[in-house]
Amino acid sequence: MGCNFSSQGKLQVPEIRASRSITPASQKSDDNSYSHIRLLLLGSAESGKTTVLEQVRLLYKQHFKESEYFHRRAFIYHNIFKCIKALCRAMKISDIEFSDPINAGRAQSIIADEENHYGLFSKEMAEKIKAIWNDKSMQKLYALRSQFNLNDSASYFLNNLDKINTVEYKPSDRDLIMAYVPTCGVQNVVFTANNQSFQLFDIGGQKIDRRKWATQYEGIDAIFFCLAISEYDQVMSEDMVSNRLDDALGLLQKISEEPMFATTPIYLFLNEVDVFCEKLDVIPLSKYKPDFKGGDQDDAIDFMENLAVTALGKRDKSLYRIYRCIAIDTQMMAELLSTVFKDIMKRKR
Ligand SMILES: Nc1nc2c(ncn2[C@@H]2O[C@H](COP(=O)(O)OP(=O)(O)OP(=O)(O)O)[C@@H](O)[C@H]2O)c(=O)[nH]1
Ligand SMILES: [Mg+2]
Repeated sequence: MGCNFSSQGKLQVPEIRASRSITPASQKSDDNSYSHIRLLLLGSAESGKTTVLEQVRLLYKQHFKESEYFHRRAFIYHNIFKCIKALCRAMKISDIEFSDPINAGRAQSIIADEENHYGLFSKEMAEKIKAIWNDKSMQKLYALRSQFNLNDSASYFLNNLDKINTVEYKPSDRDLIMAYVPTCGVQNVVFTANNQSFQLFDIGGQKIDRRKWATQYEGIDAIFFCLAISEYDQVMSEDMVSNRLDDALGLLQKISEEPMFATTPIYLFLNEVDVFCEKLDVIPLSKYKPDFKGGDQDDAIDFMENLAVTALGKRDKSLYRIYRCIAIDTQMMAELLSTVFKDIMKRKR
């Protein structure tokens, strides 16, 4: 897998603060905001936007508040329950049978459970989840996970259930990166890289949140667009019909053609390369994109990059850069972000 960024070493970051805001970038008046370089994260739901923002926070030593750990922790329980439920549902409609027949009953009770589960699991519930997850057949099903929508972090959290399901559990940095907490509204982070302050805005990518996007367009210096290339076979949870990749490419095209961004550079992150590469063997790309005539992983990534270039349309080549990445990989993101921040600063000079 070729990742298109160079090793530039880590950035020096003296001080970083975060705030949540719904104020457009153009109207920020606090902290001498007009000296910030303003960046806007865009992309469809679950494409990795918040993961990028959280990597920035971790890499630039911006500590999370206790209330944020508390908030993320609640979502981690929720993520675990959603994952096990998705697996139980997938098992039910598959040809695979639980190795231990008792687990079929347990799975049925998970499917029927309508609670949202944002808190610690009871001992019985934790045992039930573990028994289902550790069933030999469940592991067979998990190997076929590309065939159904499952959060990419399912195995990470399910394997760590004992550690997580304790009163004293506090998410680690890795847990924060692996969790999926859908973004509602807008959040932003202010940080310094190479003696230049940046403000990075992150906005929800679900269809309902996209209506608010345009309120953030003014005063933006560069766009970070996340495109999860692994989604080529998936449908959107919003309507269960539209293909996620086509929707994301449509969004990219819309952003590329947005008159307010006519001269704004777009940094396109072809994300989830890890999931994409795992998936290719199970679900042929050509089944969803008949124009792909086969080849190895690099050929498949090149094909996806060409789709992105097509979506970027007539935009001048100097106005976009494309990077292949795995947003959960902190080291990879450190190098990539360092390269990108330097490039943005060069353009501003
Ligand atoms: N394996 C893998 N998982 C990823 C990658 N990037 C993000 N994820 C996971 O995908 C999930 C969704 O990521 P987010 O960054 O929260 O998605 P988002 O774009 O902010 O989504 P919205 O807020 O709903 O618009 C999280 O569980 C991440 O840990 C990646 O490159 N590889
Ligand atoms: Mg988000």
